[in-house]
Amino acid sequence: MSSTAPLIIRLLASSVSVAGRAGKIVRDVMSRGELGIVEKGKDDYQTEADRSAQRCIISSLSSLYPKVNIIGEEGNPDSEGEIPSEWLQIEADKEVMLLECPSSLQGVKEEDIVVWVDPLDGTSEYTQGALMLKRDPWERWKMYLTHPLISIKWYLSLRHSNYGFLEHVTVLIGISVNEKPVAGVIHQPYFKTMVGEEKQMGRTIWGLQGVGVGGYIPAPPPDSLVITTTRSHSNPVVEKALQVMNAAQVLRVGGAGYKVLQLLEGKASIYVFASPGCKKWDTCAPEAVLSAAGGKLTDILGDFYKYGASVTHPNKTGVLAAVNDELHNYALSRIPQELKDKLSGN
Ligand SMILES: Nc1ncnc2c1ncn2[C@@H]1O[C@H](COP(=O)(O)O)[C@@H](O)[C@H]1OP(=O)(O)O
Ligand SMILES: [Mg+2]
Repeated sequence: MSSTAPLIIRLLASSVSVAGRAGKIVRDVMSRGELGIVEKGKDDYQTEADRSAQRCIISSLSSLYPKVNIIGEEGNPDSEGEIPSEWLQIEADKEVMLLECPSSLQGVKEEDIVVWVDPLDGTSEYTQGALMLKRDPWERWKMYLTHPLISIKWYLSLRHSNYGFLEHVTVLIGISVNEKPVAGVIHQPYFKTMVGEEKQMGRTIWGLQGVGVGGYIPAPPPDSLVITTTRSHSNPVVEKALQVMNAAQVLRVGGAGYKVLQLLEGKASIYVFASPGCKKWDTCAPEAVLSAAGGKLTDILGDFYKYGASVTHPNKTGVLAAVNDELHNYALSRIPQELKDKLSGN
């Protein structure tokens, strides 16, 4: 890797590369079929894929950038010993290495940076996708019995199994400088493309403040108002915030990363989640990529989250994101004060 390129460019290029490697780990765990699901808290689960992908990302980035503070969703992977050597990714993405660093980021040092890692955003969708992949009904039933996330009603409605939910899964790496997300990577391990006759799995979208975004084809927002929101963590307050938007359509999908992809690809124009469930690792990379594309991500009160090393992890006041300032202002003006008070604890 050229050591003359500015640090932010090298770190983003390494993050693009390692996110792809982590995505392969996510697919490999699924192919082996043993997800190793652990319940971390209410509606909060972790699988072998979350654990291994995080170890790959943190070990690789910290071997290259030892003074950068890296915070991952799944705690401290050092306690689990050495990682397999094939997980260590030290290559940098060649296209990102060619980017021009904006002058405001040229002098950034490792000590100024906090990287937020969500090795597998959309864990509910990942585990539910695993169940859908089991073609044999007996195998499915056995998996269901050991599956804490799925209601019997949902299980019985599973007639047409497909890959659907796995597309919602993303690997998120957000790079913040002085508390602000300035660069980010959203990798989608199950995105399918055809390269000639060959099916290729996975794509990586990146964004850099002052430069722009890459890895996908941008599209304008839909003509009518389409809102995207959670499909697995709803409650009456979340629903109330959706009703007041007067939307033509509500797109319920999994993961903060995938919802921001809906905005980037012109499938929705606003993302509303009036609930405390998301954490800093869920929003850092999506916020960086969305703002590099001209959008805005804040809490439900319209305030930006801060991403310094000492902040608390939960995004207590929800998520409000839009493809541009005008739509963000519209969404903010629709949220009733009583709902804002409820989330901010007033
Ligand atoms: N109540 C919650 N408990 C745990 N994680 C949550 C909760 N709500 C949201 N999240 C996290 O935020 C992401 C976006 O939420 P949602 O899909 O509901 O819109 C989820 O994929 C999940 O991240 P993760 O899957 O990495 O644990
Ligand atoms: Mg997440």
